Amino acid sequence: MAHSILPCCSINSCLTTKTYLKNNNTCSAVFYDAVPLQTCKYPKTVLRSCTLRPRRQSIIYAAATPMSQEIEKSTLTGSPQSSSESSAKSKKVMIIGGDGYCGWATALHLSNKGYEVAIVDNLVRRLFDHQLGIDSLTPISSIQNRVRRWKSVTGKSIQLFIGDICDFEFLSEAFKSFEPDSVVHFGEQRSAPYSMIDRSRAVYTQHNNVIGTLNVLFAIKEFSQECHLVKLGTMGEYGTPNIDIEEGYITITHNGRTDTLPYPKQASSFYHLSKVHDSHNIAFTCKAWGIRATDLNQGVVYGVRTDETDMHEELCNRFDYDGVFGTALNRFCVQAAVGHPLTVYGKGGQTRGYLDIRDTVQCVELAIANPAKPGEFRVFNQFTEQFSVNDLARLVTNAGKKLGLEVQTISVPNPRVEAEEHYYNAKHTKLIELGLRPHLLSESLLDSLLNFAIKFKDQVDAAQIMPTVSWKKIGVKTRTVSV
Ligand SMILES: O=S([O-])[O-]
Repeated sequence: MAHSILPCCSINSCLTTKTYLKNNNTCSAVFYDAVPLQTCKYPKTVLRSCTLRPRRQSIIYAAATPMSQEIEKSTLTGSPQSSSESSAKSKKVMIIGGDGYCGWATALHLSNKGYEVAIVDNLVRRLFDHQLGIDSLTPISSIQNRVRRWKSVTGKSIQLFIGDICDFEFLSEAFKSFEPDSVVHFGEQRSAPYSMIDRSRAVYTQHNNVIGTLNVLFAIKEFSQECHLVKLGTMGEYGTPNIDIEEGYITITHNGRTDTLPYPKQASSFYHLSKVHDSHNIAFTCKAWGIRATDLNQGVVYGVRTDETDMHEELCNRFDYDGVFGTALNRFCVQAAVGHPLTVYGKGGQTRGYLDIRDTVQCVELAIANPAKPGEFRVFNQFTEQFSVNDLARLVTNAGKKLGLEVQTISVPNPRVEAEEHYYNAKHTKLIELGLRPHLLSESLLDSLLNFAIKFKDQVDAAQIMPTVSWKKIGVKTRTVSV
């Protein structure tokens, strides 16, 4: 079939792309895009020509930017590897969603520890910002520049596969090319409010998350039976039951018989439900095919800096403070920095598990270094401390006072459907047993987060702060979330 060649600047809707781009030496990339783009965001230097197929529009990026002179001649400044680092040397880790908040920090951390890392990402998270008119507080470089900068700072290469894991053909090629020993799967739409905007976002979230994970499971079965799947789940899968939350399983005696069963799930958004569906699919394939998997039921992540992202400003992580993607403590720090009252939803007794992003990267490393056995479906509750929203507001108010900020708190009508006062006690010992040394929320961390937010406060768009998505008002009409 003949393909028409279009200049890049005329791309309005990029649906799929499959071309392997071999750079001169260290960096290889596969560009594969499955999401309509309003504008072509890739730098013109990267795109030389595009091929558009009738029906299934397909762009082929015919050439990639050669590694810059700067990278070729880079001075290696990475720290020396410890013995545990060198033993990881041969291990290949594919990080799906490696351009996102947790994924980027994890990719750099594992690369720094001596793992061979490949990032797989369709960059759709950047598109969500454009769709919703929101932005990270911190300026973030393109993934290509991030990876080049990492190479120039540390001498370590990260491979890039740009594409959509819902497209099995793309995913298979990435698997066959990289041959991962472990796959860390962050590549999901991860916002509960985003999934509750309208019908199409609810469907997108469940399709993207559930089908993406299914494809990863099939890819492991087909190409890499031994590969360990480390999947990011959420503590939100459990809901807020009036009994203690166990780590994945609960032993129940019923009518005189006893069994250990998956802990009951009570998700409270289409996003959280997508993770529940994933967990069931993963558990089934562990049993049926002998897949080895670890489900990390992660709590709410706060913070932004890690050792690696601090190495250069171009390695900086994203910092979301908006009502759709911003996480609780990060949002409060930005609100305090700009003199906006802290927005507590409803009564503020909502209690959840929290962790520092420096612990996210540590936990993933521990899970990879201590893999599940073939056929084992392991569940770790990945958080370090529990706080209610009111606790967080109090902590930020006190920390703000010390920095001379006058911090107010307001209760806003709760846009979610959730218990606002409830029992909450979740176990989280398995990662500690593997060696996790938590960074607990301290005054100094709060100071540094607040100072970070103050540093960027001129970038804050106040219109992004209030919640705009209501669990009850979701409908079929496509919504443009106004700011
Ligand atoms: O990059 S993310 O996880 O919003």
